[in-house]
Amino acid sequence: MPNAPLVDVSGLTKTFGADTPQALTVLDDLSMQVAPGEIVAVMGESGSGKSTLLHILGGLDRPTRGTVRIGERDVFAMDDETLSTFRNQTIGFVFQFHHLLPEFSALENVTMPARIQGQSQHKANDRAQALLDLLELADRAGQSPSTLSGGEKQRVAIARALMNEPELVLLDEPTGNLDARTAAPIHDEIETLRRETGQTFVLVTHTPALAAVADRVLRLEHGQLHPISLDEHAA
Ligand SMILES: Nc1ncnc2c1ncn2[C@@H]1O[C@H](COP(=O)(O)OP(=O)(O)OP(=O)(O)O)[C@@H](O)[C@H]1O
Repeated sequence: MPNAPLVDVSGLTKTFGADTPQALTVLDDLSMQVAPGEIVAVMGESGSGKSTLLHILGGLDRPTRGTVRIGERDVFAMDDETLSTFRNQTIGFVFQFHHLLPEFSALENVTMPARIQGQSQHKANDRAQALLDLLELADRAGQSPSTLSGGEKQRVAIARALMNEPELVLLDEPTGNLDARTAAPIHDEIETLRRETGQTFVLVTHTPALAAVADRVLRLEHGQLHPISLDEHAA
């Protein structure tokens, strides 16, 4: 890896219910490095720990052991308040279900991360509108999420994740609840975004068509990551 990695994970272990008879080790001494500007897909069976890994990468859940470095920062060495600010500035999340706020318009949902950071409404609106344009939602800005299609809602959620220009974007099954025809443009847009912004993407998916946009595909199995080719996955 020629550049210093943006994401550097080592010795990552996560055990749910440690010290109980039901203890379940989902991640087991896992290592992972992601270069700046890379798209990495993580696949694996249901229950293999993909979402757990993504939550830990994003500082939403703590590991039992191990370290996660993002850029210069040791994520779990930060106190909760510092971590929460770091997350808001450095990481964008997109989940399978978009979690848009129903009482706000598409544009207001997209501006939310910038407003939390205290950015002026005017500046935030300009950037949010540009992101909605990029995601081909220019004419949906004023609409409430309840009036948008599933694919449109998910694109609004992607725009919101990109609002603060995060260095790292984490996507958990971003098109998992969409049909193939609705999902395909979103897959293309992830590639376009990387080209235009140079951001780094780690995405979790069961969908080979989405994994196909990645530079590398990893399979999570028995708590560890292994490189695979998509042909192997299909086999
Ligand atoms: N908070 C928790 N407490 C106990 N067990 C948990 C918790 N969160 C997840 N697990 C268990 O850890 C395992 C991995 O869950 P995870 O959601 O990371 O899997 P996944 O690979 O993302 O699955 P899927 O593809 O079905 O979304 C599962 O067996 C799950 O039941």
